[in-house]
Amino acid sequence: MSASFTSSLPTMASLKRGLIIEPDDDQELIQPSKLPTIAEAGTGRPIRPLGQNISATNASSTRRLGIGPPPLTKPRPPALSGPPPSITTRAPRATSAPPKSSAPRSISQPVSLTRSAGVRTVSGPQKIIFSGIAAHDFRFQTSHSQTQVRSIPSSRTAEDARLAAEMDAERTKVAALQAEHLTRAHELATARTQETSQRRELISQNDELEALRKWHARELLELEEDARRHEDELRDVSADLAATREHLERERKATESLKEALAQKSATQISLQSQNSAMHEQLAALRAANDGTAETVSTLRLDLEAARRRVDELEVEAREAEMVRRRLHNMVQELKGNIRVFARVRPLLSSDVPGADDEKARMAALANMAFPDSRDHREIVLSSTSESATGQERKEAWNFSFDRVFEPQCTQEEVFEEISQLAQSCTDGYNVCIFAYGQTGSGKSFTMEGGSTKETVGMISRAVDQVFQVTEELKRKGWEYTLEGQFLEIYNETINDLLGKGEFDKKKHEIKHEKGSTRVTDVVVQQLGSPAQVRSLLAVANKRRTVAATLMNERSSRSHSVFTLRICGTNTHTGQVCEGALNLVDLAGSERLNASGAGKDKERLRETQNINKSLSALGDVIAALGEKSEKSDKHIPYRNSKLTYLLQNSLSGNSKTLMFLNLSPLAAHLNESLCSLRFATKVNNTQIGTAKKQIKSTS
Ligand SMILES: Nc1ncnc2c1ncn2[C@@H]1O[C@H](COP(=O)(O)OP(=O)(O)OP(=O)(O)O)[C@@H](O)[C@H]1O
Repeated sequence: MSASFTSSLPTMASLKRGLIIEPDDDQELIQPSKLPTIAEAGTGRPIRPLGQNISATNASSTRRLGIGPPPLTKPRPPALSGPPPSITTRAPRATSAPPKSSAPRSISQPVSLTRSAGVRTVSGPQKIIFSGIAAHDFRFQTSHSQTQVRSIPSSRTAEDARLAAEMDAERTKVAALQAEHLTRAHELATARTQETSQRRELISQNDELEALRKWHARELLELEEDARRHEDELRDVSADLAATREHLERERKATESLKEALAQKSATQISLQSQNSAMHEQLAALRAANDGTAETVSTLRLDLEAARRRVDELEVEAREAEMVRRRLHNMVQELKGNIRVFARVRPLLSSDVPGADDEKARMAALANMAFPDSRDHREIVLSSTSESATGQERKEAWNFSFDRVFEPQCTQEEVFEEISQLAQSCTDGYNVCIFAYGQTGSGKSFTMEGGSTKETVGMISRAVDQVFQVTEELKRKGWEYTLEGQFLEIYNETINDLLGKGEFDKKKHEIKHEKGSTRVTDVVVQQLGSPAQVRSLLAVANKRRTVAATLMNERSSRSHSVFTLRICGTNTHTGQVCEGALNLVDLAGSERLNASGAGKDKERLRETQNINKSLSALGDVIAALGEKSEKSDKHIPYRNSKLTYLLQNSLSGNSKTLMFLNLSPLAAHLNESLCSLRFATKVNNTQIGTAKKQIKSTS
């Protein structure tokens, strides 16, 4: 662009060249003195030929226009063609020298030449040179002229007159030419002045042009810079544009999918609207029907009110009857001693039967168990059919009765309802001990610890929740409580602190009994502020429990776990102090040695022997406690096992003890179940005595 722009501009030199006029030409133009001088008519002075003047005038006018060839310095004689011009020879005047004969001479005489059309007629004296053949003609003409001389005088007058007339005409023309010349000279002067001013103007314009050129060069550079910047910007904008296009494309797709969704929604809305209108119609019909039955309803309402009142009355009567029944039951318990046994049968699990969906297989897997006491739920009857040695079918049945029997479908909530009063007793200053006894896989851990959901959570969490709730309620009566917990495990007759650090507790722990309360040395005793804290504590302990696989259960606990919640309350009004403890014990599996398959493994054998030893020690302690109520000097063998020694204060006659007997529903476990039932019956038949509150007075 710049190159073409530059090349299109004319250079200063060319501009100057185009505008400057050569001074020689001008001088020639303004030479009025060189104009032909014309003799006055009648003076007889020769007149300069006009051809030169005319040429000069024409040439000057042509040159003034800047075109045409340079002026001729000398006019050329007109070409002679055709017949020779007719020459009128005048008689020589007196003053004239006589003509010289035979030699060629130049004759000066007026010649009248008639040119072809368009050629000016020139009149005036012409010098003609004759030679050669022309001389011969001249001689002929001379003789011919001599013949005519006699007629000259007459014609001469006419000729003079004609010449005079011609001279006048020429003079007029010269005057006109001079006037024209003056006009042209004036115009020339004016043109000169204009030219000078134009030149100045031109120079200033040239300067301006130069400045403009420089400015243009600068502008050009700036423009090029701008162009580069714009190109960069254009690139950026193009990139932005591409990104925006992509974005737009995405947006378009999203819009399309939204449109599709909208269309679907619209279709759904339409169908919903039609359904809605149909339902409106139905509603109107139902309202009409409803209005019709309103009267019937009011009548029925009255009847219902009456029936409800009757139900309320009956419920009050039933509650009163239940209260009486419980009071009587408690009286029986107290009379009997302070140990209770609850039997609980777990449901059949899908893992118990290979084809769990097969109802026949399920029925075949189940042991024959019956629960005949549908009112008090106290009885459980086990029966079996076998072949006698003589091949006869032999039917056997075993009847057991406990404080409560929970059937397989009973929930954790229902079980806890029965023990809640007992759990609450520890806030009143009783030592309470609840333990779960049964073979491996019978549901002891499920009963005590339970699952993670609200429905399956076990007795420990529920009891703790209740204790916290009761202590909160008793605050209004001036009681302030501190609660602390410990969680121990007895494995192979060794105490392991489940709240301690490390994989396995290597410390040696000792059990100490002081004034009705039990302490274990070097174990973590955690202050408890909320049920949530207890739950996280249980989770920690659970991880550390020693678990080993046996044939009886995939996840078999081979140790006894004892969770102890110690409660100490002080009444700020009365100054009374009461201390109670709630022991929740998950005992190790009670199965016999050969049934567990532990006989093949030395470690398992040792575990089983220790478990059986401690469980039989527990049975012995309970039996001795029963005997002690008859013989006061009876020795109680608490020290026979770590378990009985740890639970000494919670098993003695001053405590409330509850044993859960957990039973498997499987026919394969019938014999183990019978063993457990017999052990529980022994415990149940033991009369320990009446529980005592541990209340001290600070005063
Ligand atoms: N009442 C019940 N309802 C539903 N499932 C139960 C019930 N009782 C026990 N179970 C299930 O039976 C299986 C065995 O129960 P659990 O582990 O409590 O037995 P256990 O007697 O504690 O065995 P171990 O001595 O090995 O600890 C578990 O999967 C448990 O969830």
